[in-house]
Formats: sequence, structure tokens, C-alpha cells
Amino acid sequence: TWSTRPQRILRAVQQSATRGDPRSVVRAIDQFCRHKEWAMNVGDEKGCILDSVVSELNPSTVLELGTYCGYSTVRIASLLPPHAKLITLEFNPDFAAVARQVIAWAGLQGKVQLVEGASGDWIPKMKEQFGVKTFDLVFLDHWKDRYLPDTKLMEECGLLRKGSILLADNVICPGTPDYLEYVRNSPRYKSQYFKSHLEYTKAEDGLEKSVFLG
Ligand SMILES: O=C(NC/C=C/[C@H]1OC[C@H](O)[C@@H]1O)c1cc([N+](=O)[O-])cc(O)c1O
Ligand SMILES: [Mg+2]
Repeated sequence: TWSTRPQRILRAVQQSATRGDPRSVVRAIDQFCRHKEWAMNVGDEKGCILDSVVSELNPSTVLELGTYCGYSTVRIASLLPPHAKLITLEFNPDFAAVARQVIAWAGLQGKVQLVEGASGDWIPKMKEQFGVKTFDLVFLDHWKDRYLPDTKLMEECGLLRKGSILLADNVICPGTPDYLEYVRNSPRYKSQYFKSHLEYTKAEDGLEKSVFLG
């Protein structure tokens, strides 16, 4: 087929969602992924858990690791207070190109900084490049074997403060066993598992919410 799945997701947004209406963008992607082609967005079920964590925390600084098509970027950014900022890292340039357009369709480009590149390269540069002190919330949804090394890197770079929240997708499916073991057994975190399902399927998955204790 001539297009890629992210490009077909973007087309679905442009055909079915209203410019400037984040909820219609989220709905268009969920409809497409539920009825046309599965894709690795956090999805509507886990997305509601994500929404409740963001709304309760009301964060000023958010880091998302793994943008993909921008689905969770739009969900998070649409709930942020006026001066809050969301930095989202994406390694794959084709995903990043689609995500920029999805975020723009939702009218959220003013709240979102999409950075292309590897999380391991960018995390040490967050302070100098983006004037970030610490993150109130980090949403981990990138390569599953990068969750643990990147969490340790964020600790080492002083990007987490007492009360910072890590919210991790896919801790059951595809699974992040080394990360789970770390945040559940480290005295520096208080962890909680939110049981759910793999996006658009009946398979079990869930989100792990971990508070950094400093
Ligand atoms: O690999 C997943 N996410 C990591 C994405 C990795 C790709 O996007 C970031 C990087 O550019 C890489 O090319 C994933 C996979 C499944 N899955 O069911 O296979 C479900 C999910 O929710 C996922 O986030
Ligand atoms: Mg995921």
C-alpha cells in the first residue's frame, strides 16, 4: 500500500476530526484503530486512566517518551493548565512528522514541544536546551527496554523531584519486567498498578503510576 499506518491515521484525523477540537482528534484515532487498523496508541480505556492522573496532578512540566502519532500527546496537552508545557520525544522521524500534524490539527502546538531523537541522548540535555528544572509528570511509552535506563538517567540528571510522577504504559503487554521490579522494590518510589487492557483488545495490560520520593 502506498501509505504508512501513521499516514492513514493522520488522514482519518483530517477527514473526521474538527480542527482545534482535541477530543474529536482522540475520537477519530480511536474509531480508526478500533474499526480499521490496530495501532499502538495508549487507547481509550488506558487513556481515561491517563486523563485522570493528569487532571488530578495538574502538572506544569510534562515529559512524554515515545510520541508515535501524538494520540497521548493530544490527550495530555488538552488537560494542561494555560502556561504548562509538554515535551515529547520521538526517535522515528516518520512518526514525528505525522505527530506534528496531528498535534497541530488539535490546535495544541503552542503547548507541545516535539523533539526528534533518542531519549538517552536528550534527557541529559533537557535543562540546558529547554530550561526545564524538574518534571512534574513523565509518561513512558517508548521502547520497553528503555524505561529502566531512562528512569535511572532522569534520576541522575536531577530531573525528578519529591512528588514527581512516572506513569508507564504497557507494563504487562508487551511488558517492562525490569522497570516494574525496580519501581516496585526501590525505596525511592511508591508504586501503584492500574489494571486495564491492551489498546483496542481484550488482552490484559495496565499503567504503573510511581511517585518519586526524593
Ligand atoms: O512498542 C511499543 N511502543 C514503543 C514504540 C516504539 C517506536 O516508537 C518510538 C520509537 O520511535 C520506536 O520506533 C508498543 C507496543 C505495543 N504492542 O502491543 O506491541 C503496544 C504499545 O502500547 C506500545 O507502546
Ligand atoms: Mg504504549
